[in-house]
Amino acid sequence: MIKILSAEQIRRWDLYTIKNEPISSFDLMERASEAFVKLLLTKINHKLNVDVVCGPGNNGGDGFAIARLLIEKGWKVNCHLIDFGVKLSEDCRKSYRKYLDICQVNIVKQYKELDLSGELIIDAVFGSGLSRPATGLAGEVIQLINQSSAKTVSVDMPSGLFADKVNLTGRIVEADWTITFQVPKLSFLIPESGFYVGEWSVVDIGLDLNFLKTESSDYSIFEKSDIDRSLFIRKKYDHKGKYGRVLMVAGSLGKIGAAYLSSKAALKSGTGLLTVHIPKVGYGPIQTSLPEAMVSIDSEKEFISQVDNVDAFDAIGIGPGLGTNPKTGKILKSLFTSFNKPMAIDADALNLIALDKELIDLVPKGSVLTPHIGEFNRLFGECDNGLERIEKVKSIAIEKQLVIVLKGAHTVIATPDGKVHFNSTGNSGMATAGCGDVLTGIISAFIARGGDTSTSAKVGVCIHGWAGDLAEKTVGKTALMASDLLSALPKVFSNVESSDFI
Ligand SMILES: NC(=O)C1=CN([C@@H]2O[C@H](COP(=O)(O)OP(=O)(O)OC[C@H]3O[C@@H](n4cnc5c(N)ncnc54)[C@H](OP(=O)(O)O)[C@@H]3O)[C@@H](O)[C@H]2O)[C@@H](O)CC1
Ligand SMILES: [K+]
Repeated sequence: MIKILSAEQIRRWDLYTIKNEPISSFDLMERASEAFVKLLLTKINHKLNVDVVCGPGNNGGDGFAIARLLIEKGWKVNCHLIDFGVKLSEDCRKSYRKYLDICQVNIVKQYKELDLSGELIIDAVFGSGLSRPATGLAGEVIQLINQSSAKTVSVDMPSGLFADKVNLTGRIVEADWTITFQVPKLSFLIPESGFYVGEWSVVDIGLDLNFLKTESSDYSIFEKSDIDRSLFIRKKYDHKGKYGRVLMVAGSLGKIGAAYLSSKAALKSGTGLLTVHIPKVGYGPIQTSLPEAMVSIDSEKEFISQVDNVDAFDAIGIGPGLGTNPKTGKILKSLFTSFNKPMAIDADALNLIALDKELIDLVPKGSVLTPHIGEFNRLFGECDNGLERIEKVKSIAIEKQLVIVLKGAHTVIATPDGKVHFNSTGNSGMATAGCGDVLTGIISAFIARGGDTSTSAKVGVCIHGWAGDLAEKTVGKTALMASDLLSALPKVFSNVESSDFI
């Protein structure tokens, strides 16, 4: 698990390391720049003409050190200092002078003096010390960087981007690659701001890890190595009842495939017994395509109108392909009150709750809701930006004592204890029909297995994304379909079951 720290916490971490290692702040800058160059050279193994654009703070100081290191490697470097008419920070000045010992610097007082004709731009204008949106000369410089056809690699942060808030004004570098120091920043994980970051990599600059032991953060990144393997232990004398009984309530005319995908995902995720409740129209297809499932048939042909006898189940997954017929809406209330265990609630079940907002308070505590942004907005209202939305997800998870999984490029899992976890697996090939249904199946299986619902959601989302990453390796992103995730699940679970999966 990687803790996400604020810019202010990172500054204190910096100082803590300087004091406790001990190391001078200038040597720490040198170490960070060496780590940056080392990673850069793993990807670009031929010498380029590079423009390094430096600002007045320590980010600029990194820029000068990086420029010097690249010259030592035989690169042709044009180094520019943007002159905002302010004093350089002490370490930036030191780094600048050290660079001047070997090469000249182009001082830029007006954007017209900035000639970016190299094959690569290294953006070291501003980092985590950005104190206001980049306008005026700063904005013009950033615009020039963005207009250049050269690829841009940002140092620590794309210049103009805040580490932990969303800009509404000012320009921001649109990086192709951001090499960031020690930890990813919150804004990398939010759609509007993450857009500017491009691909990102974290380099270890040796900040003292003891600092993290006492520093708390509500935000973290959930990684494969955080997967709780106790969810997957199967003992020799166990019987299928030990591995959970799932009821999947899913499907309507034209959407029986969603019932298939979610049910099969639950079975592939280790469920002992699975019953799928579907309208009559789905009986033949489901029975044929998924013989491992028990099928419960609704009295209605095209939609679901009643669900009885739920006591025997350990978990209910509800929503995939359900449709929004008002008669289906009516079953939610009785289901929420009769089934007093947490459920996995997705898709049209969420839309039905949005149509009758009082239902949200009846949802069994600890249940997992898996909305995408559209469903979330329908349920809880629109937000001005992604950061505000995450704050809202967090406060709803606390207030309603629910686990909210907000699906996206970095799916957010907000748990009732007020923690927000960003998932680290998955890819854009998964933005396609049916992938959400598979997730509902996986999470339902883990809840039925007895996992607490926060863990089930975090692990479920991570496994789902991991399956997507393996599927991408086989079929690529364009052709990826939800059924490819089902095909990839066995490989994911065999990795998890083996002792060396990380
Ligand atoms: N994390 C670590 O441990 C390590 C971090 N390191 C590096 O330090 C970086 C942070 O450095 P930093 O704090 O000096 O801030 P930085 O981003 O260079 O900018 C500050 C300068 O920009 C100015 N300025 C701000 N906004 C502006 C605007 N809109 N328009 C115009 N001017 C603006 C601001 O002026 P002021 O706000 O004072 O008016 C000040 O002069 C960090 O990202 C990483 O690269 C490594 O070296 C070592 C280890
Ligand atoms: K930068």
